[in-house]
Amino acid sequence: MPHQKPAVLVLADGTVFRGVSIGAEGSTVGEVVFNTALTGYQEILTDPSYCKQIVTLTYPHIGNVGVNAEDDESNKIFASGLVIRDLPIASSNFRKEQELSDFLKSQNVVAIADIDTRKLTRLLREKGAQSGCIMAGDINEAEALKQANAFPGLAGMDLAKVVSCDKPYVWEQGEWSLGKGFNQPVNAEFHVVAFDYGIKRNILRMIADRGCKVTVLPAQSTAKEVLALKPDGIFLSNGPGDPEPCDYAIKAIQELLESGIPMFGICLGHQLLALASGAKTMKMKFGHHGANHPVQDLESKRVMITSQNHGFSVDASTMPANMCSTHVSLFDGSLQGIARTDKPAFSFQGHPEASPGPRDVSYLFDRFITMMRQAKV
Ligand SMILES: NC(=O)CC[C@H](N)C(=O)O
Repeated sequence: MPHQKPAVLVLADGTVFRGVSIGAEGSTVGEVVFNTALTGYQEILTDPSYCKQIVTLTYPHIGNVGVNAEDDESNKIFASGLVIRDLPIASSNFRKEQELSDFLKSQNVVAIADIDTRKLTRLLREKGAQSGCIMAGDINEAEALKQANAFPGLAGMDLAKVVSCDKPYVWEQGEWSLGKGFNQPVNAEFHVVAFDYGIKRNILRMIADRGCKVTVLPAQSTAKEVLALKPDGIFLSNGPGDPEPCDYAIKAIQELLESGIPMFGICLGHQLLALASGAKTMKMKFGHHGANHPVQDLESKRVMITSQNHGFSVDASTMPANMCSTHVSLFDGSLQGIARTDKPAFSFQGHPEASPGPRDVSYLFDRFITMMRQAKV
């Protein structure tokens, strides 16, 4: 292995972890969180919802299958930094196009390996997610601590409009499968308008594969702009940051709810639907980030293993009378799904598109299609 440059991770509380650099040189700041997924590091890094977060992966061997262009969830790495235990010397996979380390360097992302990620995770669990700084190459620990403390945290930060697309586009590509590549669905039955608050590609693919043409709009688009496209359904995407300051989105959703057009939201979209309906959101201690979270469907009583990535949640005690809870986390009892009782609108806090993660909740996409079909007749 070529000589590796040193790197440090310094937390706002002054804790220092010394390791080696596996990405670009320089420094980065963000909220430090941990994700327990065993696979999917590429999808995690390129998920726009990780903007301004430094991701620690608790699974020790990361990078062992390299990266490839097909598995990106967006057009770049959005995570502010990566923290891992061990980058294997040899990576191998028939789909590999690039080493993880080269991927990080090519996108100027700072990352650290060879630290005790179990110790770091225990600390984040006990104290909660906190600001941190990774410095790689020329290291000044006092300066890294200063930078960590200068990061204000995600509460109050509106990042959806920062990561969103600049102009509308149409999405028609379906899901990837072995030996076939990406599906190209034909003869779309429905037109879905999706707000891009930081949308992941696999969401678009799963909607497209169910017979939909999707028009993706920038986060700050108005209800009028959406209605002008005459959609059969409206989708509210995942995305980074605090949902509460996204007043433009909350206003547009409130107006669109009046139209009676079926609406489905995922993660940030779920939180925004709740806010638009009068509920409140709150910051969690260390959030949910992983691919193994049990969630119960309160109607069928079925328990599903789900993919999760959120640091805020809807406060169940603030739900208005015209909203009911549909799903609950079996890890901590937090709210995982809601539905409006007076409108065709529902949402899920976790990630039914998986990516990475299990597909147990994909039936929610089918529910959205059924709603659109019922509204059409
Ligand atoms: N994945 C997401 O959409 C995350 C939603 C929101 N930014 C949160 O952290 O709770």
